[in-house]
Amino acid sequence: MLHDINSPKDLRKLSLIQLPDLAQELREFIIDIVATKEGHLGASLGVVELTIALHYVFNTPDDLLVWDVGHQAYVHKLLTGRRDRFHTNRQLGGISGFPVREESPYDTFGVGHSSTSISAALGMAIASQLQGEGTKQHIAVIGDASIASGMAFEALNHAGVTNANLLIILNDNAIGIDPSVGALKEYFAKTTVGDTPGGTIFEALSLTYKGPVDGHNLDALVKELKRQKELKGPRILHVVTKKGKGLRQAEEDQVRYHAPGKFDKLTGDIPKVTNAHEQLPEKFQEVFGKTLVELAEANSKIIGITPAMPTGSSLTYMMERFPKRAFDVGIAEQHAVTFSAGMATQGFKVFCVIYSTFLQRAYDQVIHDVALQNLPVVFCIDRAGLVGNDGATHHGVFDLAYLNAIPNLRIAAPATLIDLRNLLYTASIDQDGPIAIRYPRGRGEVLQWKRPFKQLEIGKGKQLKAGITVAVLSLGAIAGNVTMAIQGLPQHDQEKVAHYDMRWMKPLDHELLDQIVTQFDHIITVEDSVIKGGFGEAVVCYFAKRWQGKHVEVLGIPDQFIEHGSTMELKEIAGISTGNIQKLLQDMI
Ligand SMILES: Cc1ncc(C[n+]2csc(CCOP(=O)(O)OP(=O)(O)O)c2C)c(N)n1
Ligand SMILES: CC(=O)[C@@H](O)[C@H](O)COP(=O)(O)O
Ligand SMILES: [Mg+2]
Repeated sequence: MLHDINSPKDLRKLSLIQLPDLAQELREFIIDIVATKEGHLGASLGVVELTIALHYVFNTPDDLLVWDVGHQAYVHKLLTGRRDRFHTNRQLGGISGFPVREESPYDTFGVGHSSTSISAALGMAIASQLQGEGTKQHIAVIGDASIASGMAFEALNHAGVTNANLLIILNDNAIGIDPSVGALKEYFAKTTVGDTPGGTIFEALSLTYKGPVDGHNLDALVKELKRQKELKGPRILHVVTKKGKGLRQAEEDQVRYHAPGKFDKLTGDIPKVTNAHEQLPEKFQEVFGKTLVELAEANSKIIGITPAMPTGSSLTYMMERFPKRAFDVGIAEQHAVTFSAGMATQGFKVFCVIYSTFLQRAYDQVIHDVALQNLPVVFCIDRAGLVGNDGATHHGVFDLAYLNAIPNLRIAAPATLIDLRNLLYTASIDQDGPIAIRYPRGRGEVLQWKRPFKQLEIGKGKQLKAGITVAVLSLGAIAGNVTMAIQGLPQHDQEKVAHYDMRWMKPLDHELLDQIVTQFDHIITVEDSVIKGGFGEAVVCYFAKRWQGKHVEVLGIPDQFIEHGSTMELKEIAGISTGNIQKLLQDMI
């Protein structure tokens, strides 16, 4: 049946009793592909019936459907003409793992970061009013974790005083990536079991509330959506679903199966990699999580804070060991930063761990609440650089540029797992103001990272390799690519290349730069972040002022959004792969 459906128009030709079979086929199709191609699984399995019902009842794409985050939109993609391309999901040149406007007229709004759907759909609804498109429907689908974010609340606050034709579907499965947190989650839980009258909180904001409705019951969903279609004004439908629905393991271990990587499509099991931790170096985030616990054991003032990413960032180790000193504040990056600042005023040493891309949300808080008051908060900026298959919405490539402009903030990027560990230690004993430490998604290079702590000098880089003709200055873990590039040269050429790990974007090591500029004719900088306003430009700027300019080749992310693909492929596209660096070295030598 799925093969006959190339658009929602085909779907609408089916009878209601055919829909459960279609739901079954869609689940099997998604499991089949995601098992080998990887991607977000649980969220889409949870909204199979809801997505069918929405496209069945509403006249998409004329009616505008906005997904929040968009990691749950696989069913939507399959029903809107992308079944044949779904095996390319998140691969280089393939379809995106999130709704993207250029990809389909059914993708009404580009997403990836959470809690935007109500604002966007409200904007569309008000625009429709202004254009006299009275019958058009506007639907935002938002999860229980995403609706708790400040941005969603700002939109609800606005929606409640409009007469916009806006239907908000609250997809409540009681979990984000990790279990949902906070008072709102507890309120939803009480509403779901009938302990609290439904929707009081929304009704207080002048939204018409209905629910909770069983989000896996197609009859009930279709009936209720048809009713909603006839209503006017801003309204909210509370739908209860199960994340991972239809795959036992995904229902039972919802955190692991949010994005499980490869798994066995027949059994649902994730294959165990034998002795994995003995053979592979740790991930940067693991080293962060485990080191923080060590530091917290020695210093009772240390606190860990994450906005909704405890598993991804490995703050879970601290949450288990010191539950009173580790906080998951939900999808609330702005609050996470200012909450950290508040604790810092009272003498606590806060490690606030946030993915680089999501820290963009809290820029003002970093400036106004932390840096301006010179509070010694440590920003642990995870997923810095190109993150791979999540693509343009998630690459952490702007942080160096947007942080470098902030007075008082010191910015470091470890080249290795051991450097990360030592930077965390250094930051833990520093009281001079805020420090940001940025590190990438994925594994480091050495197996033995757990060495005695060493305090690192702030603002000091180091020479990794001596050379005579060309100096390569790298910042962060991209040092690994530089090392490989040099090692790939013929022996006599290798000797010509020096490599410096600058380690600090701010303060820049001027003393080391002065040495380099006088010694080398050729200088290359390499970073895994945007060139504009980045590390290389800071070096160029210093040379321009101090040394009347010096030609420097700056390698970094060019002025364009980078799509999805493996990090290796994307580094190649951005011009910062081992091969790219090696080619430039060959040209220069
Ligand atoms: C601003 C922002 N912070 C964090 C994330 C990471 N993130 C992606 S999905 C997700 C959980 C969303 O939970 P919910 O809204 O309940 O949707 P569900 O996964 O349950 O369908 C989080 C925290 C994000 N995408 N955007
Ligand atoms: C949809 C979303 O924002 C997250 O699920 C994100 O994909 C997590 O990325 P990591 O896999 O790097 O934790
Ligand atoms: Mg949820």
